[in-house]
Amino acid sequence: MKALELGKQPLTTVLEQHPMVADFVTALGFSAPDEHISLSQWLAELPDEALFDAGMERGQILDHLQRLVAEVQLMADRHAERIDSVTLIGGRDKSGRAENLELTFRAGEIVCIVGPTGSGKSRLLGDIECLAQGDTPTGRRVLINGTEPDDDRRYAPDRKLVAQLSQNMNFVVDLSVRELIAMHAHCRLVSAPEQMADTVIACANALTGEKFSADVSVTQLSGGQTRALMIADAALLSASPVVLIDEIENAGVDRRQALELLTRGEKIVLISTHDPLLALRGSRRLVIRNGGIAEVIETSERERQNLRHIERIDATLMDIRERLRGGQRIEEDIAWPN
Ligand SMILES: Nc1ncnc2c1ncn2[C@@H]1O[C@H](COP(=O)(O)OP(=O)(O)OP(=O)(O)O)[C@@H](O)[C@H]1O
Repeated sequence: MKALELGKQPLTTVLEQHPMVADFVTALGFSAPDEHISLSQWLAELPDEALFDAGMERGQILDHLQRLVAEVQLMADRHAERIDSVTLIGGRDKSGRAENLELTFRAGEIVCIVGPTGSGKSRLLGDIECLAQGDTPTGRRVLINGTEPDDDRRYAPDRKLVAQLSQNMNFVVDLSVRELIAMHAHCRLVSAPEQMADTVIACANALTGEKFSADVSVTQLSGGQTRALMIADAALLSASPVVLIDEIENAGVDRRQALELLTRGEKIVLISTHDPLLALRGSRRLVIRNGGIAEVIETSERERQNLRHIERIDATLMDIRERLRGGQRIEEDIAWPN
């Protein structure tokens, strides 16, 4: 849209269709009249003192608003780009032996990464996070929708494809949970940020045993609450179609629900874990040895049946944990599910 065209539009329409223009007008302390005049007409009628106070020249404002609208549109277009697949092209292990493989992960898929300590699980997540192009110690390459990502995609912070939820997350801002999430929703151009924040918080509360209020400061959240909040935020608000998770065990988070929430958004989820509830939920798992992907195991039907059994055992354990938390004794004969 040209500056002239934006200027010709009725002011009320501009403010309605472009909330950031309304924010800009309010921030400068201008008040918009009710009558039906065009944006240019309204600018022409603004008193000189108002412009002086705002530190802007009359001619600059229309041009500035035009650029603002164009930039926000560009951001929205970028967020709408669809990622259907991520392809990993093998590199080499720590001894320099070739991995000789090409793996494609599709939207909605959960892939688990297993392997001993120091074997290279985080390195693999790191390669995907930076969309490696043979320029990391493993020599791996990553393709997006089957093609090599351009530098803009690799390095522009607002085009990040990958959200990484790391094990330790600390907030340094003193905002309430609602303020922080609403701020994120605002940046993501969600039309009702406060409402979206409430949805994210409700989701996070469904994931954690220790519920928290929207008004609590983020610095007061426990590790499990923080993790639940970040998972809900990544699932509902993040533009990143790929989510990498370095372990979510022992964090007081309902792991099954967390994964369901993440994959419902058609994201690709890669998770480094040895938790059977998570590792057997994935469609396949990558076995890492000596820095290389040594094996790719498809989850079998028998393993899925075992997963259901493990879930029942886990529910019994969770119940015992809850009772201990509530100060109860555990003295009965425990009936383990078959
Ligand atoms: N293919 C490789 N070539 C060279 N170095 C590698 C390779 N893979 C991993 N490494 C290096 O090995 C070290 C250990 O890897 P990493 O931290 O990824 O292991 P991990 O499996 O995540 O360990 P932990 O389970 O203890 O977190 C890192 O310094 C990493 O950069």
